[in-house]
Amino acid sequence: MMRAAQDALAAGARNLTKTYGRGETEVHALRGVDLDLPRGGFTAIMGPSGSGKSTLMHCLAGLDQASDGTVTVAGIDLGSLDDDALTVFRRDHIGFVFQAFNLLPMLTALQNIVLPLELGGRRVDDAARERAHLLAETLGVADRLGHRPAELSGGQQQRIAIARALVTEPDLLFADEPTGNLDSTSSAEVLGHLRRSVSELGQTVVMVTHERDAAAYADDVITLQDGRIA
Ligand SMILES: Nc1ncnc2c1ncn2[C@@H]1O[C@H](COP(=O)(O)OP(=O)(O)OP(=O)(O)O)[C@@H](O)[C@H]1O
Repeated sequence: MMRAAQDALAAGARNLTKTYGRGETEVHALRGVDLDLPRGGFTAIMGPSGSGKSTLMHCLAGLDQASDGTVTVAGIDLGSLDDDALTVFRRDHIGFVFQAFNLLPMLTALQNIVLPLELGGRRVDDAARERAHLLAETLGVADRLGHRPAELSGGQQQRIAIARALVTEPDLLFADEPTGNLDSTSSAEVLGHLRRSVSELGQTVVMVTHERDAAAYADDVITLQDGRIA
């Protein structure tokens, strides 16, 4: 592929195939998925339960290995990486936001946001703290940074979780049912902020969702059906 075309892609999959088990218990979770995720795009993955959404996300994020085919993220062929290299790859290139916010209760919001930097062995210097504050401002939680998660609403907690996922400037941010635990007002806020992270910060976002309303915030919607793109 030409360099310019490659740079325009955050990630891609070719003939991505994932089979769990063998023989009678064999499950074909992905049956040859081809996918290009443009850099700075917001892609929603939809599809019925069991259609392969989580499996696709896990393969793209380097959490699960393909049975066949290739996954390329930020120009790296994930099939060429061993477990240790995959761990480093995820730390350096991938951000996650989950349905359960997974904030650490004893840390303040700010401490939660900068945690991935500390875990990655990076120094949390003034520039990092400034970036954390900037993200908190963009996400509308700058006045909550000294609070612990229990003192925040669900929507605020999820926005802190998004700031935490963005602080390492990942090539890809995965959001797995990010509004599953939120009321409709908080959902709209969180989705609006994910949208802004794409439009204003150039972030690439992949979101798994069951909700059409949520998918409407994305640039593209991919629908999986029985392990294939429908
Ligand atoms: N570790 C595993 N071992 C065996 N089968 C698995 C495993 N993980 C997933 N599967 C199977 O692979 C298929 C796809 O599962 P996947 O979780 O990707 O679907 P999904 O679209 O994310 O579903 P949901 O919307 O219910 O979360 C299902 O039939 C599932 O039972």
